[in-house]
Amino acid sequence: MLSVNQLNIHIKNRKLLQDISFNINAGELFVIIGPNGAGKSTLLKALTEEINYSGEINFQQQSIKQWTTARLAKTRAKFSQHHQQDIPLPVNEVVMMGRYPYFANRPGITDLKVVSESLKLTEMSHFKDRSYNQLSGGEKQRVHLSRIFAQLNNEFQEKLMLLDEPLNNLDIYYQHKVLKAVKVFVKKGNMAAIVMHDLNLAAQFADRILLLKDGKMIKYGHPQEVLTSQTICHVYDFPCKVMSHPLAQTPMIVFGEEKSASIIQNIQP
Ligand SMILES: Nc1ncnc2c1ncn2[C@@H]1O[C@H](COP(=O)(O)OP(=O)(O)OP(=O)(O)O)[C@@H](O)[C@H]1O
Repeated sequence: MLSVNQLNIHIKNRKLLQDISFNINAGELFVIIGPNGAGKSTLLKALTEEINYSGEINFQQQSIKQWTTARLAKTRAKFSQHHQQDIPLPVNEVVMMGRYPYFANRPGITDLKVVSESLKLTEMSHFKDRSYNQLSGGEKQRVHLSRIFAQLNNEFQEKLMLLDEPLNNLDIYYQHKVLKAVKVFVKKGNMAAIVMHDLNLAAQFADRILLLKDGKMIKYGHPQEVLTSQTICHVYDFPCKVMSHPLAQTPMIVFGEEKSASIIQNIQP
């Protein structure tokens, strides 16, 4: 379990996060949503101690501050929103970076096998010898996701995957492919926290959702509890209607209003 209690972050008298408390249980896919500037990336930075905070973060019943870097490297992995664009290496060597905590000089047979399996997860196997720098935005994204899966492929329990907007640049096929792979990962008794903007994907895949705005927790709970028309319209300051997804039976958010169609017609010459 990951347990966050009364997390606060201030920078130069500005409150970036205020009194944030939540748990992620083993087996849960946890999604963090909220408008631009809500504090979602800042929260993930706190979970990887890239930013100073007050409050408690316990990972597997132990303060995260007491964990050694070596142990964390095999138990927690983070996919950042912004990647280094220029990496002059072939794809399989970028994914092998995820295995650096596992070997000193040369990768072993297990590391090579894990890299190969991780490339399969994001359907990047046929790109393995291609130069990373020549890939498209979505392909680069899939390489880094493979790297994260490679990093956490081991026998440890209750591992934590932190993904900051992993679906950027991915088409609908790969958005679902990646989220399904994360779901398989958590169902093995692990945890994932994903920052995303697509509320409908959050509704379909999240076990629990945290909704942030202006650094504050607005709602935290199951998708049906968090994704209500009243809350979403108010928080995003945009008209919407929440219905039931006809196939998945999860909440389905439709943005806009009937009137807007007639407004668009009226302004057309
Ligand atoms: N180092 C910093 N110093 C000052 N302000 C910061 C710093 N880092 C982030 N902020 C501010 O904190 C707020 C939250 O930023 P954060 O990146 O966490 O938002 P977000 O919810 O991830 O937004 P987005 O959806 O736009 O990616 C923003 O207003 C941002 O400008």
